[in-house]
Amino acid sequence: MSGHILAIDQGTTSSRAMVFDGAMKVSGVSQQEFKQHFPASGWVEHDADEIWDTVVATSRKALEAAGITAADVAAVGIANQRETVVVWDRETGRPLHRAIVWQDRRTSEFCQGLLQRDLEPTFAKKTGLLIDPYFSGTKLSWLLENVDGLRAKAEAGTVCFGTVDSWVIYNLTGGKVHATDATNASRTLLYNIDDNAWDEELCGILDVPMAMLPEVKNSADDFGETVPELFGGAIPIFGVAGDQQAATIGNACFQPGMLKSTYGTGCFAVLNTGSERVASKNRLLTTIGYRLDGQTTYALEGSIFIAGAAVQWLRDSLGIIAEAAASGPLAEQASPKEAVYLVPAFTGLGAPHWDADARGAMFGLTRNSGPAEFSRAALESVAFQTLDLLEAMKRDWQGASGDTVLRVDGGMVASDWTMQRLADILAAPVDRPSILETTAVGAAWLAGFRAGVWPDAEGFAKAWVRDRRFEPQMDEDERQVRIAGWRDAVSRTLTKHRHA
Ligand SMILES: Nc1ncnc2c1ncn2[C@@H]1O[C@H](COP(=O)(O)OP(=O)(O)O)[C@@H](O)[C@H]1O
Ligand SMILES: O=P(O)(O)OC[C@H](O)CO
Repeated sequence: MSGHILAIDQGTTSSRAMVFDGAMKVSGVSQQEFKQHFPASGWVEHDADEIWDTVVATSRKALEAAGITAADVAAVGIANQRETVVVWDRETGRPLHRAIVWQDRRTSEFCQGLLQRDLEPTFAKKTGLLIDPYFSGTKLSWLLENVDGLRAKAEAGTVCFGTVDSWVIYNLTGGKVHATDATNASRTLLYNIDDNAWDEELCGILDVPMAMLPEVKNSADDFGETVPELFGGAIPIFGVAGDQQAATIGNACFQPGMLKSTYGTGCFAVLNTGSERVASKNRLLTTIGYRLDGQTTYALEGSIFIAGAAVQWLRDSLGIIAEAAASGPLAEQASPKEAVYLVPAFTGLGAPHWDADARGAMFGLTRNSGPAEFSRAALESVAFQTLDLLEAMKRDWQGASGDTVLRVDGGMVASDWTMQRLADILAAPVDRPSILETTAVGAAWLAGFRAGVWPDAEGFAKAWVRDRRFEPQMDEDERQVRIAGWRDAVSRTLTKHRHA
């Protein structure tokens, strides 16, 4: 029984744990939501203790559901919401503030200041990222400025900074290990993705004492072992990756040119560019896909903030559907004559626009527009945004121009209507895997591979199973008309339009 893997997927709205058996099949699952704190407009926080409590509770329940004990588990793998910042006391392990979540926009003005100082090229060159409140660096600066005594303690080396993976590792190991992996480090604005090291100049600009930073390891590495009291025995932690990178691995996108897109609350498209670090000219991110044995695999990433969240808006704010699954069947009833578009810039627009101040808008409404058209517009917006990302990727890198098949995952891909519309708008096939929980699978692969109980990348890629391929069916003229309508809607939503 000893070849099991415990995968922890610590996400933005819930913590999940999955146990996989030696044959890579799921044998136990547990999930728990936790509270979202919105202390001010545009601010989003999590209670770091609650994150930790839900990680332990779901891990224990998943082990129980699988009917196994710690002795049966070969290794733990962790995937996590990225960029979110936690600071805690190195001695006591107590968090010194609530975690500031990736969605939090409080450092918008601070970022504007960095842009005015023309610092974006310096950050982009070294980190592959852009200046935006999304990333960890400016959130950490905010904490150092605003939490009483934090800077002095950070300079004295008595506090730790970490993304959520570091916080979970620190607690799993009883405070013995303060570490992260290269994928998570690459989202902070502090990490040089060429040198594979924290960058002194960038830390200087953001005024971050380097003594508070975690050690950066490979994605499959030795991250210590869990304290025996937690699960009834020590288990080595062998795999760590940011959740979008873990999903890329879970979808077996190991070859340059392979591409996955995850549709959860937001949408994140990640394109494997191999050992080539492609600098985007179209405001995509260059990031670390994974690092194995010191070898970095790079990726281009497009991040969209609203995908499934638009479906939640239909359900919770408009009340036109009772549950998310009703959105596809409702969209199917929309009149083909009604050209209604939703630009879901509820929290600004991400890639490739990066317009933090844009806000959502609907276009093309008539007296005949109703719930069905709203639902179609919400689901279609996800397809149009994906098209924008993929076109930017193709402009950035020749390797993306082949017959790319998009592999998808995340809660929203359960919707057949949305997946068909995605294939139609992309004019390219879309492959849905049999396991939609690819994030957990990716974390499990990193841990299982290092533990020697899962196959290597090649063997794992062969074991990847497709549930269904969606082939494009839309007439090309109709497609072009719809895309033109979307582009017009976006251009009217961007703030540069409003200010013109
Ligand atoms: N059948 C469906 N059709 C459309 N959207 C769906 C469907 N099922 C779930 N969703 C959307 O998917 C999202 C949940 O996906 P999930 O991967 O669990 O997200 P996250 O990890 O970001 O919490 C929700 O926003 C929900 O509205
Ligand atoms: O927790 P998720 O699945 O919404 O993913 C969040 C991303 O990691 C943010 O960059």
